[in-house]
Amino acid sequence: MFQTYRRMMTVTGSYRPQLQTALLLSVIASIIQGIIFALFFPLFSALLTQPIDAQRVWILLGGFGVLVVIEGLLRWRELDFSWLTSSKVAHETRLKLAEQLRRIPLQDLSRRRSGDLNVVMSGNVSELVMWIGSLATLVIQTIVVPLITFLITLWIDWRLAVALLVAFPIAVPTYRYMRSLVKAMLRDVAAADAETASRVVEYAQGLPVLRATQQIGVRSQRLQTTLERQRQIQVKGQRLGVLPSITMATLVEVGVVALMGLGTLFILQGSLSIPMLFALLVIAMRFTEPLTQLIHLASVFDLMEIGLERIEALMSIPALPVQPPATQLTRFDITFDQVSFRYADQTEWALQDVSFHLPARSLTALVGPSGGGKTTITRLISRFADIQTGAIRIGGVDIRQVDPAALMRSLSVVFQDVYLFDDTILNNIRMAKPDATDADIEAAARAANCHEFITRLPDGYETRIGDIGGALSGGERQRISIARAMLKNAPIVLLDEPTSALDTESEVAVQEAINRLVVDKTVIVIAHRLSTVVGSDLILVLADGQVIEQGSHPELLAQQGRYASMWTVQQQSQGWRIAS
Ligand SMILES: Nc1ncnc2c1ncn2[C@@H]1O[C@H](COP(=O)(O)OP(=O)(O)OP(=O)(O)O)[C@@H](O)[C@H]1O
Repeated sequence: MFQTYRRMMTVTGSYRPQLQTALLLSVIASIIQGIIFALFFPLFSALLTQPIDAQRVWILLGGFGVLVVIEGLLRWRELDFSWLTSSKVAHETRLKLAEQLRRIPLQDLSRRRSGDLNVVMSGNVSELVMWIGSLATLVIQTIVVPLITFLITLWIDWRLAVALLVAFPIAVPTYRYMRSLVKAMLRDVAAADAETASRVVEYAQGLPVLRATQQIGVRSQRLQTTLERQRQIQVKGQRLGVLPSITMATLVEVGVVALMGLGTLFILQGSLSIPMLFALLVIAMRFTEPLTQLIHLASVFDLMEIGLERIEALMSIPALPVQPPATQLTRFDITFDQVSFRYADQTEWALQDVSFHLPARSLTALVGPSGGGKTTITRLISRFADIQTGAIRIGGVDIRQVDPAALMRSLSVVFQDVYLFDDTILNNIRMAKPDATDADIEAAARAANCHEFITRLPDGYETRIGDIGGALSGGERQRISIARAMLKNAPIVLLDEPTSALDTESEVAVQEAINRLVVDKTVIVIAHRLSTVVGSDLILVLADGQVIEQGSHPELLAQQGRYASMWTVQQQSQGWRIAS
């Protein structure tokens, strides 16, 4: 438990002093509470002795009153303090997690499901922080108050103090055993929650495809199975969850009965007075009540610990290392030098011993069969993950030495899947260059052939993507993505042949936009149709993770190799389409 507390303190970061102050206030309040209970001994003595010592009783009651008010004030300050700090800690932890998501390799991120990330960022952080303030103070209350009452009882009559501990030899091991059961169960519940969140996100995002492919039944069955599993685990969890507190409550009551028996025995022997036994029974209640409460808290602790585990797992993914000296980029030619790369958890190489040089401001096309490694090359240039052997250099600098922000500034990416945020069109374009003026954005949109269709939207540039939903065509979304790239004006442009899935009219608009974008840039385009690569400076033919041919279109045709036969096949199929 103390270890959890220490880990919790690590997470709280810069708010540690505030939380420690809250804890200190709580300790003082708990000591006062312990003293209040101890006052029952002299109070009962005074009340039950004949004649009643009225003055003593009033003084004691006055003392009670003052201490209760002081304790209340301290607790109020402490709660106020810890709740306020907790909400700040939640905010800070979420920012830290968001920063971590920004720094870790995209490869690690793409392996986690978005629903799972959501559970960590919102659910786990809330669980952790919601309890951070109140829980620590409650733990102190449940430890400090019984401890003080025990010490005072010990001072009055050691036999009674020992009697207070009667239930402990059974209670402690029982508690430990039950806690391990509950913890295992909570871990199952957390895993089931994360699984459900991922399935729900997957289901919602995939609905259009599922409807179109009439697979909705299969997927909804999977979702239902996950929901059913979650329900079963939750029911099991709830049933198991109440067991420790019921058992502990029973043990505690057995302890109180044993104490009464022992007290009665001492009275019969004449070694204990009746007022003392009354006072002891009142104190025994206060002694045992917090202990039962501790059992409830223990399961909350377990919940927190599981949240902590998940947060720590995300925080412990190492960021892509930057080898010193972190360098800025001044030239933008790209070199792959005997690069081999394997995706995490894969045995097959996605790229094997790949070497090429792309001069600055040249246009290179990547072609070849599906799975050949084209996308992997573009991903590696943006440092999606680090390669296992070889080196990737931009302007002669190994990208592992380049300041990651500088690397990102040098690249524009236009891929087929265009992600638009639920914000205005204006802001969706602006994210490429946050300090751009509205006029800059409009100029970029005009150059990307977007201005026309944007001004036709209900609120023009202020239209929110969420409000028009799927109303933008694929070509329009791509042109917004090109407008972003225009605005960013990065010296390297990575394109995943964006025109392949478009109708002719859109294709012309997108192609025009691309032509304006790529002027004076180092461009790499993944091409699916060879007709679009004829004018490229260099064509790399990739198959099975290797560059099997490279050269210009006429050079490759002259080689009469793989490219030449692919070209012949595509020409023929085009001929068939025209003829039919
Ligand atoms: N995220 C990933 N995790 C594991 N393996 C991957 C991942 N992405 C690609 N691969 C594997 O790496 C190899 C190269 O894939 P890549 O996507 O680069 O090919 P491609 O030429 O772009 O194919 P396509 O034209 O179909 O997009 C393939 O064997 C593929 O299965």
